[in-house]
Amino acid sequence: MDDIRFAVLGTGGIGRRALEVSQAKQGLTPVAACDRHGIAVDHDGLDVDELLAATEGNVASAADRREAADGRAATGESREPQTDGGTATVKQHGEQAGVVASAQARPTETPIADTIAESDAIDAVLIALPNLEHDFIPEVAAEFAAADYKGVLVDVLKRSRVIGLLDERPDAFEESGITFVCGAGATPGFLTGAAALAAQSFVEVEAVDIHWGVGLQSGYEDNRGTVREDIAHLPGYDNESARDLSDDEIEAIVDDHNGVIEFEDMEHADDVLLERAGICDAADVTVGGVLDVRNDEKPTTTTVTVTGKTFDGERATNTFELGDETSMAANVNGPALGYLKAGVRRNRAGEYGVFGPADLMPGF
Ligand SMILES: NC(=O)c1ccc[n+]([C@@H]2O[C@H](COP(=O)([O-])OP(=O)(O)OC[C@H]3O[C@@H](n4cnc5c(N)ncnc54)[C@H](O)[C@@H]3O)[C@@H](O)[C@H]2O)c1
Repeated sequence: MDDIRFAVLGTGGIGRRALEVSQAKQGLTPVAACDRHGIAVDHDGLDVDELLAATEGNVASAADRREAADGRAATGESREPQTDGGTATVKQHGEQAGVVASAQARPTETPIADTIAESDAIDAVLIALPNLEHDFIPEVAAEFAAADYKGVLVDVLKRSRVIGLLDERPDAFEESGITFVCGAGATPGFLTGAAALAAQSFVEVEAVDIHWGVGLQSGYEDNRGTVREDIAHLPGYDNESARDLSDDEIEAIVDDHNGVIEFEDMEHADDVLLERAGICDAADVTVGGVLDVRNDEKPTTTTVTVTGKTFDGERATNTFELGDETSMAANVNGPALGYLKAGVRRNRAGEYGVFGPADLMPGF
C-alpha cells in the first residue's frame, strides 16, 4: 500500500501512543496532530520523538473539561475550545502541557477546523478525543463530511449509543467519500473483531463474553482520561457526573476500591457492532473487566469467549486470549492503526460509509 498520511485528533493518553506505535508500522506518516489548544502540521512528516517529548504529561485536567463544557453551554454551539481570550489556557509545562509545547506546533482556538483545513493532503484521521459527551465525536465526523473530506476516519469510541448516532448519517459520509471505521480500539475494536472471527465455526452464536484486564500503574498518569470514562460505567455514575469529578474525587474512588475497580455489564459498543455485522443479537453480548491502577500486571487475562452451535449439531466455545504482557496502549493503538490501514484500502477501492470492526472481518 502506498504511504498513508494521517492525522491524530487528541494527543492525550491514546493519541500520543498512536503516534509512537505508528513509527513501528509500515507506510504510516503522521502529518498533523492537535489537542484542545494547539496543532502541529508538517506534510513531510512530523518529528514524533520531539512531539512526544514536548507533550509529556499532556493529560486533560478536570479544569480543562469543565472549561470546555462551560464554553459550549455559554455559546450554545462549537465544540472548539473556549479560551479566556488570552494565553492562560495554553499549557506549556507540567501536568497540563500540550501540543503547543512542541517546536512544530502553534496555538489555536480551532484545532479541529485547522486540521480540516489541511485535509486535502490527509488520507486518514484517527479520532482520539474524549467521549464523555456522546455527540462530540459524531459532530466532529460530520464536520469533516460537511467540508467534503475524502478519506478515512477512525475512532476508538466505546459507548453503544454513539454507533447509533453515526449510523444516522451514512449518506453524508458516502457522499463525501469518507470511509468511517468506528469503535476501532481494543474493546470495542480488536476484541469485537476477534469475536467475529471466533464466530466463524458456528452457524448460530448464542453468547459472546468479553472480559478485559488492564494493569495501569506506570500508565496511570497518561490514562486518566480513560480511567474517568471507565468510572462513568460504575453504578451511580454517568458521563456527566464523571466529567465533573475533580481529580481528588477520582483518587478517592480509586482508593475506595483499593486501586482495583471491577466493571460488569458495561455499555460497550461491541454488542451493537456485532449485531450490525450479523454475528449475533446485541443482547447476547456482555462486556466487563477489571482495572488495576496500582499494578502493571493485568488483574485478569483479557478473554473473548464465543459460544455457538456448529452446522453439524455440536455446541462449543471458542476462546481468544491476549497475552498478559500486552498493555492497553498496545491493544488499543495497534488495532486502531491496523483498522485505519484496512479503512484506507476500502477507501481507495471506492467503498464509503460507516463500518464497524466486525464488518472488516470474514462475514457471518
Ligand atoms: N476502544 C477502546 O478500547 C479505548 C480504550 C481506551 C480509550 N479509548 C478512548 O480513547 C479516547 C481518548 O482517551 P484518552 O485517555 O487519550 O483521553 P485524554 O483525556 O487523555 O486525551 C484527550 C485529548 O483530546 C484533546 N481534546 C479535547 N477536546 C478537544 C477539542 N475540542 N479539540 C481538539 N482536541 C481536544 C485533549 O486536549 C487531549 O489531548 C476516549 O474517547 C476513550 O474512550 C478507547
